[in-house]
Amino acid sequence: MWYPYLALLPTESEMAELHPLMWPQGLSEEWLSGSPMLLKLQQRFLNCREDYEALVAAGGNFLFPPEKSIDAIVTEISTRWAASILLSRAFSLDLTNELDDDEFSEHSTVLVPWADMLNHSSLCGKESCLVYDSIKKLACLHASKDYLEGEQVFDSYGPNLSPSDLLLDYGFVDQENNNHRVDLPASCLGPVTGSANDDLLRSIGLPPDGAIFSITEDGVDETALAWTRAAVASIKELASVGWTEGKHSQEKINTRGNMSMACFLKPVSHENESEVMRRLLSACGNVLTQYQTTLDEDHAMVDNEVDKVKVSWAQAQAKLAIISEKKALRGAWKQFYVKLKKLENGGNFRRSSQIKRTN
Ligand SMILES: C[S@@+](CC[C@H](N)C(=O)[O-])C[C@H]1O[C@@H](n2cnc3c(N)ncnc32)[C@H](O)[C@@H]1O
Repeated sequence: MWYPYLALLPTESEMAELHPLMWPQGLSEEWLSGSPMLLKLQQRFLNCREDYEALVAAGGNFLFPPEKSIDAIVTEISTRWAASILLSRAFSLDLTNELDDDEFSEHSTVLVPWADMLNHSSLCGKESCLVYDSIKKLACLHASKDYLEGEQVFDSYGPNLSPSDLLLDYGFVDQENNNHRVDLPASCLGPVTGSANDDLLRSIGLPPDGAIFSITEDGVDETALAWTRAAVASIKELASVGWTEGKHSQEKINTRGNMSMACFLKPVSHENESEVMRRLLSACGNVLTQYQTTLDEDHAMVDNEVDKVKVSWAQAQAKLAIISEKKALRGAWKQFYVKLKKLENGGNFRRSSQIKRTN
């Protein structure tokens, strides 16, 4: 029954151009050099190697009797092919029945053969994401506009995907996508002030060595700001939000941590806020200097020819994602710079308590 569908899936050699997990590792290092995307991709390569070793250890290559003389089907490359097929085709659907009151909404990763034949367009909004109708027991899709007969129909793989997300999961970037965003490990912000700050961030499950924050052209969201304020706060500032090192019992530590973090959603002091802006500014600046190519070189690669050498389609996609990351970092850098200058000139700083008093 599934043969016609399976026969249409891209083969291993076709996927080599289509998905970063199928690029030779040397090429991914060259094409994504300096980009935080490279670390994510390298982690995926490692996960695939572990999956491959586990599949072989589980006897994956003894599925066919030896007399059939079929080559080993589980290889490192076939495991990466399977992972790239899943990454680029799976949907995240809420399969719970909304009539069952006691069931929580929970998204499952599922394959929906044929629905996954549609290409993505960032011009399609949330309405064109596939959803599961638990009453009709059907996966449903809505068109984002009227289509003419014979016109290609697109869906949306997710309204908030950035060009880097699209590249890493699906291997392409559509030029209509303006969700410029780069995800950085919190370690880019430099060390936390001391062990009390470290404990606070660990208590809420966002440790300095594990948290990730997103940078867009507008800067960072309020959670990332709160995290950075907490990371650079002095002992006195931590005490002012109710966090004293070693004072909180194991059972209450998470509740206390969340309450203290909520106070960092607003600036706590002029000094703290200035340090936050300095850290964010230098994180953006440092990442920008890591890229191996200039924006002009990136654009030349997207335009498909450098020194009369044709650039591959996959390399052009990598450059589109890198251009998008640079847009996010440059935009954010400007925002942090303006805020820091304002703070240095003594303006525009209000503690939350001062705001209340003025009101
Ligand atoms: C779920 S499949 C979509 C259908 C695809 N044409 C196929 O059947 O193989 C996702 C893959 O389609 C390709 N794709 C989807 N939308 C695209 C777009 N707007 N531009 C270029 N390639 C796209 C990418 O290779 C992506 O990994």
